[in-house]
Amino acid sequence: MKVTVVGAGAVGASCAEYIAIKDFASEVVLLDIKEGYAEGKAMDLMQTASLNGFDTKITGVTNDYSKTAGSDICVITSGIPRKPGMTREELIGINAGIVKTVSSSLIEHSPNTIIIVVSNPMDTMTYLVHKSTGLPKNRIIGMGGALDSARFKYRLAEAIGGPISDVDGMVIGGHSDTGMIPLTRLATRNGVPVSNFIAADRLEQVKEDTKVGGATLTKLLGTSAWYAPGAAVSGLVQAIACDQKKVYPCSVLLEGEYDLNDICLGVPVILGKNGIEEIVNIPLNDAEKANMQESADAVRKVNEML
Ligand SMILES: NC(=O)c1ccc[n+]([C@@H]2O[C@H](COP(=O)([O-])OP(=O)(O)OC[C@H]3O[C@@H](n4cnc5c(N)ncnc54)[C@H](O)[C@@H]3O)[C@@H](O)[C@H]2O)c1
Ligand SMILES: O=C(O)C[C@H](O)C(=O)O
Repeated sequence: MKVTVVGAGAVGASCAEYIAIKDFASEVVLLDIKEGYAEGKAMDLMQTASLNGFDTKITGVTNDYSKTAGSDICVITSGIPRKPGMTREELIGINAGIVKTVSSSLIEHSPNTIIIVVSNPMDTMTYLVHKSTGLPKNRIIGMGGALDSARFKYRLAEAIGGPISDVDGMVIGGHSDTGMIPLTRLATRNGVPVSNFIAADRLEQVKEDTKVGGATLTKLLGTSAWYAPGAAVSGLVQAIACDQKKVYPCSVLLEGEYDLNDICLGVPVILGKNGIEEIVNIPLNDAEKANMQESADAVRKVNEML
């Protein structure tokens, strides 16, 4: 199993590290445009191999796509991150050009690859990869919901005052400060609805804290987060590489599902060796359906800027 990660910055390196630590891939190629940067990150990470006990070989290259040839999975993290006070959508001007060039170079050397898009604004970047490459929809996956759901679970556990392993929950919709839809109605603590443990106003706070999870970290860090994003990507890569058939919310091209068409938006999918094996249709109530439509409208406005 060969995995390429484009962008050896904060998220790309974290993603390569978690993939290596989980030890399911034979090779990870890190590629960056900055001279020597990916080589340096790869060497540093390889020097953790004996300490962390993995055999995955990590190599770094400066913009040499021939070294990515035959990758089963390619992750795109190249592009600029936001600064405090910015929205993800403001990154489109610079990141759209980067994502378009990078995806085309990747496919030239790995025509059968599955692409995971991370660069922001992620739903629009995923749509751009669809429009510009024409790859089948099961092989283009946007990562956002897996991260947002991890943040949701963190906030739920905080509100409950119990362990994160006790809670389950999912965030669908757009990966944006206003477009995320944390499904509080369906969140559980060991199978019991969380509303049994959290008062309605506190649950509303959990929802709001989850939606601005990325902005909160950006304010604290001065740039956007990388550990949880890297871990979330590694989870998707592992589900595909190991044909796990796990359910994750991912941004995927919708063709009628959730009453939406010609848009990439976060919905639950089953991930396996073919990438997106199936889009899972969960029955939403009227309020959630309306939230989905609003979220889609906002993403469409950003898509129009492409
Ligand atoms: N979807 C998500 O959930 C999620 C989570 C976190 C970050 N992000 C996004 O991921 C992107 C990367 O974030 P980061 O914190 O790693 O930024 P970063 O600045 O640390 O790293 C980005 C890297 O991309 C490289 N790069 C730029 N243009 C390139 C090109 N054409 N080819 C190859 N490499 C190129 C840069 O040299 C840099 O090393 C941002 O757009 C950020 O908003 C998305
Ligand atoms: O918040 C950001 O800009 C980065 C990423 O989308 C995140 O949610 O951490």
